[in-house]
Amino acid sequence: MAPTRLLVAASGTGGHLFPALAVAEQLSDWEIEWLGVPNRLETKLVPACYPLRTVPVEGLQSRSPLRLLRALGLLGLSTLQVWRLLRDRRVDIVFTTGGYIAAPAIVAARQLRIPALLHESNAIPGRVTRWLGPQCQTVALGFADAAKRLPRCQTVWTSTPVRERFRSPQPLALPVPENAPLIAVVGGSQGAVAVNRLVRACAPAWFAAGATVVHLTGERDPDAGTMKHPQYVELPFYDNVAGLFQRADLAVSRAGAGTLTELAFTRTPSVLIPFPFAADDHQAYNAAAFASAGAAVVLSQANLERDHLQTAVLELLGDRERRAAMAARAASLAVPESAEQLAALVRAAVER
Ligand SMILES: CC(=O)N[C@H]1[C@@H](OP(=O)(O)OP(=O)(O)OC[C@H]2O[C@@H](n3ccc(=O)[nH]c3=O)[C@H](O)[C@@H]2O)O[C@H](CO)[C@@H](O)[C@@H]1O
Repeated sequence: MAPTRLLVAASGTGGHLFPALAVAEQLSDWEIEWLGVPNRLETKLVPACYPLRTVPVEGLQSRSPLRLLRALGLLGLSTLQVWRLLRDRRVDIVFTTGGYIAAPAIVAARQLRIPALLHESNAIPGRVTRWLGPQCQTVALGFADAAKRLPRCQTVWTSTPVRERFRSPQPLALPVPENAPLIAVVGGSQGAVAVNRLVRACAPAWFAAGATVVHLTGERDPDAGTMKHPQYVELPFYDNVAGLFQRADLAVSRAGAGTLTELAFTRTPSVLIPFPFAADDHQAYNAAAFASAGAAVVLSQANLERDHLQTAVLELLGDRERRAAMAARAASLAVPESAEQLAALVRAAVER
């Protein structure tokens, strides 16, 4: 019997790609192809595991009428290309983690009556999820409350899957002294320049308190290399975030859904600074869910002064009991079988 054929449409950021890779790992008996766009993170992460097809789709958020027209043209062209791909490769099902790559994938699948399943990891569903979620057989959610904003969709809460390595201890191969308090700083898969600047301003006080800082700056940090200190490790991107969070006493982070789920898995207390320009301010809502569970402290980037962040981190570093309580609250938010649950939904959608 021919293997089931799956097209995974996931593109752009780690927050979209890693959960999709985690689900694909669970479907290794299937024939999987990947749909992305040229020049984004998928071109680095995916080809080692799956054949990558690209289409020229872009976001529709531009206010300029000309650019909007161009984006609409590219959406039409991409939908046609995905339609041909689904038909020629006789794809049985589409799985997507949302974002603009999901649009041509869902529309083309719908036209060919191929089932599509969408995973929305954020507390506030993205635009494509709101528009095209009703066309999908199931919309799986990272945050249960997001269902309220998707009344026309068949929703199910699965949390967000994490990569396999988050489920077992990973050694941290970085120059971090064994017993030193460790602060992990991460600004999502692309880094966060504003957070990077604040962290470098705060770091001397954290070093004085004995802490080591591992700072994942992103590839495009204009201040990269400007801070040198024996207790400071700077990397543009690190593959072993699992090992870093497992060892860290505290994380200072943006509030992307992927990172938050990983912090829950590794029971890492966090200070979150949501990205203020995220679509519909979704990072603020993601962060609020973690804060209201008691797993994180949230600081808004607007008017955030160095002293405020510096003190918040020093207070938490000095309060082992509070960190332990936050770690327990973070752990309560983790769903260990999320990838398996999603893979089971994908299998069930084909069998229907
Ligand atoms: C700026 C922005 O709008 N970001 C969005 C983007 O995710 P974005 O990729 O920015 O952020 P996430 O926190 O969701 O995911 C980051 C991922 O990259 C990994 N990582 C990061 C740094 C590094 O050096 N190595 C590494 O592996 C993290 O472990 C994590 O798995 O999509 C997410 C899912 O829709 C949203 O919640 C985020 O708000």
